[in-house]
Amino acid sequence: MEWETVIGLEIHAQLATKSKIFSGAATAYGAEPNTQACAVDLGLPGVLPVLNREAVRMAVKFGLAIGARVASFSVFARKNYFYPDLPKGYQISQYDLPVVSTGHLNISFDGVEKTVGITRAHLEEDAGKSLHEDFHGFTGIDLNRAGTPLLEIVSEPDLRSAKEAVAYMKKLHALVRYLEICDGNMQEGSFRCDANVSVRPRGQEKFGTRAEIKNLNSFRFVERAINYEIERQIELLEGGGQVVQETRLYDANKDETRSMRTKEEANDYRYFPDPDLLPLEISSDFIEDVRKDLPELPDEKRDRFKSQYGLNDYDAIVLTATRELADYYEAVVAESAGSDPKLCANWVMGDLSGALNKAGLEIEKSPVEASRLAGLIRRIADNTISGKLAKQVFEALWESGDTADAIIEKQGLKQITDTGAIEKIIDEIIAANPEQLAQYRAGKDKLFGFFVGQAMKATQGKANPQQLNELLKKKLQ
Ligand SMILES: Nc1ncnc2c1ncn2[C@@H]1O[C@H](COP(=O)(O)OP(=O)(O)OP(=O)(O)O)[C@@H](O)[C@H]1O
Ligand SMILES: [Mg+2]
Ligand SMILES: [Mg+2]
Repeated sequence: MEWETVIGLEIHAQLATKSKIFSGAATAYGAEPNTQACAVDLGLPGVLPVLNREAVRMAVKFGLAIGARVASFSVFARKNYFYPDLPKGYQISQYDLPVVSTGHLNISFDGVEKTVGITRAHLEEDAGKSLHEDFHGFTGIDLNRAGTPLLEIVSEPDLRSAKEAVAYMKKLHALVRYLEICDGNMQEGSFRCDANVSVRPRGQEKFGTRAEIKNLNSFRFVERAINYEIERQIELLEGGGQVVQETRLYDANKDETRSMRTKEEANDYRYFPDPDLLPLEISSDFIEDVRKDLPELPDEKRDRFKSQYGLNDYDAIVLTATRELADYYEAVVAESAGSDPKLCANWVMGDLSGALNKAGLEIEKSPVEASRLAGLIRRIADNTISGKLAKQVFEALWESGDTADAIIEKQGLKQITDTGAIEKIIDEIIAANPEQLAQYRAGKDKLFGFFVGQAMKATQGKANPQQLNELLKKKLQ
């Protein structure tokens, strides 16, 4: 039987506020355990939560960026469950009236554009963290994270493969960073994903039963966990079994998912409006104020790159994948003084990205600053150096703090464009190779490459290739 996969993602983006969502405690990462949780975060008697305005602003910003409905009236609810890292016994979240609903995100995947529905995005608080290591067999609880603001972004079950799910997640990751509402640091857990996966016979309309894989904190894990889960479910169904609705965890070391617990139904959580918090009312003035603050969004930037720089779709998508990369590219174009934007794109996406990948560095940490890369591109564009030697200069740019001009000077890489000088070299080579000349003239065209090679060797690759070709053709006749 042919199976179709159905995936919906719940993504938790930690909002980049300085303080918690309902208290003044700090949200900074990496503090001593239990030094940043206050009485409100712990839900001690006699204290009341106060909503963080900045968190609301960020949620609204997100809602506007995905073309969603921003509710003028939404409600905080208590989601009740027991877990050691949740001392209050409930999490403050939003339930039937979330702040953001019915938005969408366009993704491009394998060259195809697709719109993914976003059901809702709601504000909630994070729980603490259980630390299972280094406690001599005990589990420690760090409550610093309790009360950290989260935006839970829930997609429609619109995704059809692990790769597509990753494309969606990456696009969302880029968007929250463009908006500066989340630092996107996945290792620190600032952006993590629960993947809901089911399969159904192709052609069947009704969805299969979903399993939910919790807390995936890298793109690679999302892809692998989903693919493992698809195979597991298909095998189970083909063997006559049934998928049960449950929560699973992904074990990266074993590359498998394992059952954690059967999934609660929503009504097990006994959601009810939090009596300590007023409903959240957002005025249209507030929304308009946030709208004015919106930066250029990834899709807008992509379209502008195409029209302003004449880039193709692919280049524009790659270069706007993160705000930092897009900024870097634009700095290169600006500083390369009228050099071809496509040439700049090739260098940023080619040699530079390749070297960064190899070194495991992000563009922000590039040892080659935009201005120095632009300096190299200027010298390619004005024919000072050949494209081939430019690669050599690039390596030196990477390793030293020198400018391209200084490197070209020091290494004597200037291209030879003086016709007289090139002619002289060609004459010498022809004189030294009478046999090859005779064969070439007798029709052995392949030997043309031999003469090019000799001339390049004699000039250490510095002869301008076009001029060399033209002059050689003339002289060899
Ligand atoms: N049959 C299905 N197969 C795959 N995904 C599904 C299926 N049905 C629903 N989903 C997806 O599962 C997710 C459900 O998330 P939602 O937050 O609404 O509920 P939940 O997981 O029950 O709640 P909680 O926040 O407590 O985990 C959505 O992304 C939705 O698209
Ligand atoms: Mg959810
Ligand atoms: Mg869920």
